Amino acid sequence: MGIESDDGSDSGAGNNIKVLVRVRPLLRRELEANQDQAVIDSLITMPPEESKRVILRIPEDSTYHSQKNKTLNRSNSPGEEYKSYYFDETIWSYNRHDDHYCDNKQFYQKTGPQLVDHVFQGYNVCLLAYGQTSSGKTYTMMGEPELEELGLVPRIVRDIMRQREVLVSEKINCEVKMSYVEIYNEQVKDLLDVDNIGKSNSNKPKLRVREHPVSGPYIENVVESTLHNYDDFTRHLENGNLARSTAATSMNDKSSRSHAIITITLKQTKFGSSEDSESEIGEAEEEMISNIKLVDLAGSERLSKTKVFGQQDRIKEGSQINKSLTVLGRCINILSSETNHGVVPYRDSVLTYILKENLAGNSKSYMIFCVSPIDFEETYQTLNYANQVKSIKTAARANKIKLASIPIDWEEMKKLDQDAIDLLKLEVESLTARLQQFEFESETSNSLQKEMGKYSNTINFLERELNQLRFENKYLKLQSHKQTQQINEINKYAEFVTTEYDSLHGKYQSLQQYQFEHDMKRLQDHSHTGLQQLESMLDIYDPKNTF
Ligand SMILES: Nc1ncnc2c1ncn2[C@@H]1O[C@H](COP(=O)(O)OP(=O)(O)OP(=O)(O)O)[C@@H](O)[C@H]1O
Repeated sequence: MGIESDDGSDSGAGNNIKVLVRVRPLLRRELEANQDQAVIDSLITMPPEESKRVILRIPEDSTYHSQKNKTLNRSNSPGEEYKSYYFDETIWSYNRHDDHYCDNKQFYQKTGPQLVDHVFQGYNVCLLAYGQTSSGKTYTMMGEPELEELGLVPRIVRDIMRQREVLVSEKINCEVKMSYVEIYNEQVKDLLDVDNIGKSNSNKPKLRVREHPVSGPYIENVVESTLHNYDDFTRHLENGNLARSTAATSMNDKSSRSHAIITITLKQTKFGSSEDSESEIGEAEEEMISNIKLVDLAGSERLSKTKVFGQQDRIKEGSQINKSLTVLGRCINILSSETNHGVVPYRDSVLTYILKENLAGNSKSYMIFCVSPIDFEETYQTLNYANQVKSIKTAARANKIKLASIPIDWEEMKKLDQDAIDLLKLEVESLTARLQQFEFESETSNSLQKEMGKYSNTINFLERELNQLRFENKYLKLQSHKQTQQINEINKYAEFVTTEYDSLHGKYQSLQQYQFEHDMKRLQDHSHTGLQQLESMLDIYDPKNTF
């Protein structure tokens, strides 16, 4: 067998888009269709000893061979061939029994913490899943919550919300907001807009994409919901998912027919210490805004694959999905080419326009390429595409210096698990009951202290909660102070405008008066002259004056 290598270099250095490839297990329908085979081998191999390598088996009957034969003018296929690729990370999810099998949790552990670190350091981040329909994009990004199999997106948000609590000890308040849109038939629809609930796609208002001269393209008037805790996120996600466009294709019962983009925005405000006490919260000193875009693209397959012929809506969808993916391909082609410095056609599709900064600008970007283990043509296309993407560079810069002086302590964050918090809440109740009992029985302070020691966790937790509340209080005061200032400025301006108006109005009235008097005078003069002329005429015709 011959192994052809595309590129042996590691593209992970610098600001290249990080490329990850995941292969999913066989689906029930694929197993049923291949019942006659004792073993169904995956076309993809990811050798455990080489974590960045993907090997693709090229079947004898593939179009790859027929085309190659045509070019080389030969009639016989040389047998099976293999093609080798190298990426930043490979994720083997084909067979649960393999040692290097990787589920969503392990996948998250490989990349998730790095993404969360970046966004807290002030970088804009993008995580995007690409692949043909039913290759596992939604499974990877969202997971299957009903089976408690969380995908990368909920895990990322959970860690962001945990880190937000840890930052309280650094006197940093972190406001977290979420927006959720879909791009369907080249139009942006807001999935968090409650006014859209129950509306058909054609009746949902379309949002416009505009471009800010510094921060780049943004979606105008998109709903941004504040997340106070992880439950807020799951609630918004569930509501948004209900509004999302899905349909059954022959390859996936619940196929996403739109591109979905969740954006989580962080606004971190660093407070100084109070002059009176180190532990008290002082004035706001710095502010930093960053975001993470989480993108689940619609399937990249060709129309014939999904058997949607004859279904007009599906065909339109397919061509629009393909339009944005084709433009994405063209952008990637230009961006990855060393020689071609052509204009990148971001504006040719809504998707690429929104992702402009993430494809080549101020962003740390990650693309996950999901592949099927048995569909050679699509998998081959996807891997070649991924290979191209890994050479694209972005120019990420932290939006401001890192606010936190401590790195994220992942162990500390784990302690904040919801279960632990629930447990602590129960302990608080029991502690209160016990305290009351102690007071009643007038126990010695020693035994009380011993008992208190047991509950130090509870006390720590309560302290943290208290600090968080203090923060939020301080932050809200700051916001309300800013708003009061704005109102004062508006009032001052209104006063200024009123005075100006009064003075101009006065001037206008005196001008009018002057004009009136002037006109009157002219009229008087005019009539006076007329009168004189009339008198002299009368004199002429007076019979007394005739000879
Ligand atoms: N890593 C995996 N482990 C187990 N099952 C998986 C995995 N990846 C995908 N699947 C299963 O494959 C099927 C298709 O996956 P999914 O819906 O995520 O595909 P998709 O690429 O998002 O498709 P579409 O583009 O049509 O929305 C689902 O039934 C899912 O449960």
